[in-house]
Formats: sequence, structure tokens, C-alpha cells
Amino acid sequence: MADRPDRTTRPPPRFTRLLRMIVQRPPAHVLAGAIFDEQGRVLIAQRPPGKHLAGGWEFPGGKLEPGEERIEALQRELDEELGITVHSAEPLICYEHHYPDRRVVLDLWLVTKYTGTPQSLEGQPLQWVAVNDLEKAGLLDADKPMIPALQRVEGWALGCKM
Ligand SMILES: Nc1nc2c([nH]c(=O)n2[C@H]2C[C@H](O)[C@@H](COP(=O)(O)OP(=O)(O)OP(=O)(O)O)O2)c(=O)[nH]1
Repeated sequence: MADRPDRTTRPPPRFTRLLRMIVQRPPAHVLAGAIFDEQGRVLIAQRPPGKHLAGGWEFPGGKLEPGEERIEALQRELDEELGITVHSAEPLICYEHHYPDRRVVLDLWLVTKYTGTPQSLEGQPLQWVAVNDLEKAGLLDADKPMIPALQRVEGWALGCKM
């Protein structure tokens, strides 16, 4: 009779399912915008109930759709969520973050020129926060390492009328 694996060394089924999900599912590529006001504060939005990571604060944006350029996804998401038209933006920082149940590639762009006044079109609470207060703003885990990049461009944002 063939040897059967020892049950005690097999990973529990829930762990196996989670592992399979992480291995098989490609990371979601998420475009997000760093939008500064004239006081050098940056705009963040709270994830609504029922969505992944509900209650956490994030930079406005969403997933890249098939066939879309990154700038197009950013423009579409910020139009849908905030009602603003992005005229120019630059990639600021991009990396992959692993949550327990999914992976995201968070691609944060500095919005250098836009028109319109950001408003919450999807019911998400919004707030303008000084970059130095972002640490205690309840940002999602993937977003926290982005704070130093924002500190580097904060001075630029203050001296630049958008
Ligand atoms: N928009 C945004 N999403 C973020 C940030 N940080 C972070 O971990 N995420 C995660 C949360 C979600 O798992 C994923 C974004 O998904 P989403 O649900 O907002 O995307 P979407 O607007 O395209 O929405 P949907 O079509 O899935 O409803 O990325 C961030 O700063 N901004």
C-alpha cells in the first residue's frame, strides 16, 4: 500500500484555498492620484462599506481596465469618483503590496494639472490632509510606504498653482 501523507503535516484546507488564490490570481493594477491643494494638503477618500478594506483611507482611484493606458485609467477614475478632469499627471511611486487575501500593484501618480472641484460622486467621505498627518489618517497598509514620496513632492505642490 502506498504511503499516505501524514494528516498532521498537511496544511489546513483554509490555508490551501488562500494560498491557491494568492498564487493564481494576478495582482490588481490600481491607479491612484495624489492631488494637492494650495496649502500642500493631499486628498484622501474612505473606502465604502461592503468593499474590500472598507473603512480604510486611500488615494482616489481604481483598477486599470483591459486595453487602457495608465493615464487613461487615472483620468477615468478621478472623473467618476471626484468629477475632476486631469490634464496632466506624472508617475510618482509604484509597487506591489500583498494583503492576506489579494495582491495589488499600487501605482500612485502626482496630479499636476486638473480642472473642477473634487467632490464625492460615489458617496465616499473625502478629506484634505497635511502630508505630515498622513501617518495617523488611517491609510490602507499599501499606502503607508508612499508617505515619504509625498513628502518629497509636497514643497513642489506648495509652490505650484495648478
Ligand atoms: N483606489 C485605491 N485602491 C487602493 C489603494 N490602496 C490599496 O491598497 N487599494 C486597494 C483596495 C482594493 O483592493 C483595490 C482597488 O479596488 P477598487 O475597488 O477601488 O477598484 P475599482 O474602483 O476599480 O472598483 P470595482 O470596479 O472593483 O468596484 O486596491 C489606494 O490608495 N487607492
